[in-house]
Amino acid sequence: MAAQDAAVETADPGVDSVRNREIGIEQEHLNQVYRRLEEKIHEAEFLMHDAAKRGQVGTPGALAERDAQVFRAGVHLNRLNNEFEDFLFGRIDLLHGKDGKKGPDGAYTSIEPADDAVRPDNTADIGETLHIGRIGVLDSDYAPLVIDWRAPAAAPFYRSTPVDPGRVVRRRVIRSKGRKVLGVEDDLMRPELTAALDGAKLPVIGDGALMAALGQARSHTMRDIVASIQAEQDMVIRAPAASVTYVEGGPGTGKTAVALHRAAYLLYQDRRRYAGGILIVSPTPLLVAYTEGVLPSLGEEGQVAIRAVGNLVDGVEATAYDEPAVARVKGSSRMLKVLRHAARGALELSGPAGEPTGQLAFGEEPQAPSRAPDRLRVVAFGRRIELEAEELQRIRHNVLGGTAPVNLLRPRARRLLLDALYAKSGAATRHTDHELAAELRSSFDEDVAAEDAFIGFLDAWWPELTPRRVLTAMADERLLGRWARRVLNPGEVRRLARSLRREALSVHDVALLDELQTLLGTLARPRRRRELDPLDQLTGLEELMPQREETQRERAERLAQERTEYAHVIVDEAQDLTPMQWRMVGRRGRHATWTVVGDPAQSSWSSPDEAAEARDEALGSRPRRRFQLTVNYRNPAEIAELAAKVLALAMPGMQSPSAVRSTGVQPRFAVVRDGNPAQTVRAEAQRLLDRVDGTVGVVVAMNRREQATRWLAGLGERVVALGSLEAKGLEYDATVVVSPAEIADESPAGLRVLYVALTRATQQLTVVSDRRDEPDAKGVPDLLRD
Ligand SMILES: Nc1ncnc2c1ncn2[C@@H]1O[C@H](COP(=O)(O)OP(=O)(O)OP(=O)(O)O)[C@@H](O)[C@H]1O
Repeated sequence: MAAQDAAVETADPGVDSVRNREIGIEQEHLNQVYRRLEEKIHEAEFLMHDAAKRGQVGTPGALAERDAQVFRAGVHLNRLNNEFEDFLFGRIDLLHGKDGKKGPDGAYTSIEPADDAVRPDNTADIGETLHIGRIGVLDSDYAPLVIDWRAPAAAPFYRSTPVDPGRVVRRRVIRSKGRKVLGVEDDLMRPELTAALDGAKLPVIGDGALMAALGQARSHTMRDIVASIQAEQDMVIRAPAASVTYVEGGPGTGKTAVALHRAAYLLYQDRRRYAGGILIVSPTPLLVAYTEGVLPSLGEEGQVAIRAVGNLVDGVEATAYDEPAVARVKGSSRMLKVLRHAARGALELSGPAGEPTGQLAFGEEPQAPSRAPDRLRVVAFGRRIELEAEELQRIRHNVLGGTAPVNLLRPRARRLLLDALYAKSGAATRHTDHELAAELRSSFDEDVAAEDAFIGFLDAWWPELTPRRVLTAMADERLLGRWARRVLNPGEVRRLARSLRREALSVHDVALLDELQTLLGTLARPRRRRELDPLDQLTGLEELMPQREETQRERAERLAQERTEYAHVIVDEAQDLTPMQWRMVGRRGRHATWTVVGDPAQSSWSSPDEAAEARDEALGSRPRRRFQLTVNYRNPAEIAELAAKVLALAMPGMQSPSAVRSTGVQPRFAVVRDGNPAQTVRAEAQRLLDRVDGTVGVVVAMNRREQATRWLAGLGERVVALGSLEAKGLEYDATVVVSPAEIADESPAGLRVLYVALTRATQQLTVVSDRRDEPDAKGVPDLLRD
């Protein structure tokens, strides 16, 4: 048989030859899949060619048909080429099923073995073998050669466990590179059975794929976990997208990985519905960059926008962090009142001359704000008419009654001004005849509205306000004090105003800008034509296709920019959203279904109760489906144990997830003796670089970020320095955590931030302490002692 020929037989007739034979069998299957894919590529190329020829006929019908064909074939080709790498990764060998019914996509409705599938002596025959891959491939008879990992038939590959095996006897993960199968790893789901495949005993190879995947060196980008998704994770990934799917789990339980795979799954399930876009909200740009490659590796990108919470408003890319006391104020829902007052109060400041939109560069040192004009003078019907400050004030007050967005009230303000001027002109009493009076009025309005004095006044008195302009106005402490009266205390006002005078926007400013956008409103702009997504109309392999002219990334960016709302919103690290950020995210998913993943124990927000309240408001009364992830796939037990000590301090009574493996390497403790951490940290980072193949992260308190980058200069690209808040969601082969006490003291949520820092390593952890950590004789800091 060809399969056996392909295997590289070794001299050792034992385990290796069985392994090689099994690799050979999978190689033959992969060859068959490639042959089929090549056929399909030829078909696609032929279609394109043929379509081009038809185009020469020149009738409008032929041209339209050609366009459709070229599009389909081009996209088909693109998809096939993209998916060519490493797409066959799994196999399940199943007992005969209860009824064995097949759905149209090869999905099996039966997950239970038939009553007679297992004989009384515990022997059984394999009734069916399925291969699982990144996309589905049918052979020329429409039998599945590979089943898409997201299809229902693939679910047992992930769901089956020895406790609840269903029909699965053996689950196999296939490792391949290009067209070559490199290895197989099996898990036996029914070890009690003696199962036979084609009359021979079913062989079992390896120690399972999960451990192999977890032990691999990390790079600066996340990998997909499609070959080793675990049962509890699969339950979340495939949960029906009704209302809110709510997932909690400790560090390393795969929340981010699950969220990304869920996006791919939802698109597979219902592409038409999610043509409205999926938004993934991530806490930091670093985590966005780290996770960005996962979706393309799963064949999905075009409909998904991954955005950092500081980058949710178009055109704004905030990366600066506020000091904790300021962040607390900016994130609090108390800001809502302040912003409401500011949005209205800013009207009373004059728009700068010659700047009709009133746009001020953010971060500009605010000059003493000039007041809006307090007198309006026009000439109408040959008379001078004037409105005084008091009348103007009354009109403004009148217009502002209610809660309508300020910019949208400008037409009403204009009308009431004209009313008042007309009343003063005395013309109103001149005619009793209705028609004549109306004519007079409209010619009055026309004349006055065209007058430069009136236009200039309106622009200054009721400028179209931008969120940035209002935020800039809030940098004036005196004004802010007025707008925040009885909401913020003077210290908070001072700190907030000072922070708004800074050069760069902070992550927390973005939610304020978004809120202001809502309070101010945008004057109507022409609606964009809704894009028809060609993927909406397609089914089946031939038609699973990305774009021809635009790259997926370009498309994602374009769609993200055009979109203000999404069909599904996934919030990663949800515990970190402040109330104001929840409001911002909530606006993007008013009609969406949601997946919310987080871990309260890692929250860097000081009052989790307030954030939870805001979250509940954003999610409304939609019912929640709750899931808990319980296994830590990242940290070895040795590191997880140390981190659990901080968890016990930060959240007494909270259960830590159980680590799935151990390395035998205990965390190391080093102490800075001379008060200068540079040398110690550098030496410890170097030591770890020598011991691991992948990345090393050095986590310091936020205020030491720049310093720490200098400490590591010249050590190469495998090592990075990051502030404690930036470490969120990331992972490294090894980490150096510098001064736990400093990290813990930095904010009210400091212990939870330290817990995050301590749970980033997949292999080794070194803790560097200085005096303030009060290390004992072994260098163990006070916070990490028993
Ligand atoms: N089923 C799995 N197979 C292989 N690797 C996995 C699996 N589940 C999780 N991992 C790996 O474990 C690590 C942690 O996953 P992930 O970052 O998604 O966890 P998390 O719950 O978001 O963690 P944190 O809360 O600390 O940010 C990643 O390297 C991920 O690839």
